[in-house]
Amino acid sequence: MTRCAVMGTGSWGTAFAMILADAGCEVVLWGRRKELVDAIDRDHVNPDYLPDLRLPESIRATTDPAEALAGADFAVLSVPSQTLRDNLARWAPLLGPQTVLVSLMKGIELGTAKRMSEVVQEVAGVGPERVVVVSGPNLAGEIANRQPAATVVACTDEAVAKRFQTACHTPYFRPYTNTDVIGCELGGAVKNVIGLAVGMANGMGLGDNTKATLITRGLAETTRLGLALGADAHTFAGLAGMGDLVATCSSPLSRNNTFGTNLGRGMTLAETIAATSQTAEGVKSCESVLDLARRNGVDMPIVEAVVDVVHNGRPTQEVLKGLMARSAKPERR
Ligand SMILES: NC(=O)c1ccc[n+]([C@@H]2O[C@H](COP(=O)([O-])OP(=O)(O)OC[C@H]3O[C@@H](n4cnc5c(N)ncnc54)[C@H](O)[C@@H]3O)[C@@H](O)[C@H]2O)c1
Ligand SMILES: O=P(O)(O)OC[C@H](O)CO
Repeated sequence: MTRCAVMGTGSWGTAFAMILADAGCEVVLWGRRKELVDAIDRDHVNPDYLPDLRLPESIRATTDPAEALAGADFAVLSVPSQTLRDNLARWAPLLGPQTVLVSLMKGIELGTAKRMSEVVQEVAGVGPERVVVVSGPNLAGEIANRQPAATVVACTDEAVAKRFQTACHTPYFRPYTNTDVIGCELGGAVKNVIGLAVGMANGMGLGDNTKATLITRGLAETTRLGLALGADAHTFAGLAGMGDLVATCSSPLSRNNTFGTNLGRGMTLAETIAATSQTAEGVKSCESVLDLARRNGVDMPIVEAVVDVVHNGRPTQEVLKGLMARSAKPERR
């Protein structure tokens, strides 16, 4: 039986543990807080993140990372992106020599501008063939209801991607493989930033033309960054690109979209942060995505506009006016 450690009991870690258990894997969830871990282990429920989901009874939970990781074929990492480096430094000595690390995270590290798989390779001291990325239109709240969804399982070694594809394939969750890890990770990280922008437009009372423009031009700038970093353009037309962008920008379940909507309605950053209990990765990653773009000489005006609102306190109306006033140009350049 395939053994999986899921490191993180937030909404996606918990929903993904359910997928793995439904697919026939032996699953141990690791969490920091004893009360929450006890509730999962004893009552098969995660009251803080997915209170309506009854988890499969086969899922065990522990606060001990060594217990979770012992004998794991896959270590599935699902903590906020900016905490990955510190967490993984503690877990790395506990990994088996063959354990494959799987990133569910959609962020870019602040300061280094690294993708999560790069952080994993660096901190765990493993090659790219031992790192898998899962990215796609996967709102945890829908998946917890076992609604049909698809995703991308990416690894530079296709055989490893296929092994994890099998491990997480259920009647309601359909994983596709891809060897373009860079494209899949950028799709996941940048869509959070575009989700913030579309949320802002929503909160400002703007309509579907504006939102479609932000989505489409957002995808254009994501693709531009991806091509500069060696990604395959086709990935951005797939589930980890357009698919995730559409889900995030359309759904009130998206934390990034909701965060942007609150800002667009006129809430201050402090009020918006106070109203957000879960991880909205784009809030921090908008800065690291912009950093990555600048390091590579790529123009990302929508990402820049989001940074201006979220971190420089500029009013949404003024930033939008600035975006519209940019000099006219051909669509494909
Ligand atoms: N929720 C979704 O729908 C969804 C879907 C796909 C991908 N993701 C991605 O999955 C990743 C995890 O997101 P989530 O939705 O589970 O977030 P979440 O906010 O629901 O949960 C985060 C978890 O990490 C824990 N945590 C917070 N700080 C920590 C720290 N310093 N060390 C260890 N643990 C810490 C929290 O206690 C919580 O258990 C993110 O990168 C997100 O973009 C989320
Ligand atoms: O709630 P969000 O905005 O983090 O989005 C969740 C998933 O990434 C959607 O695929």
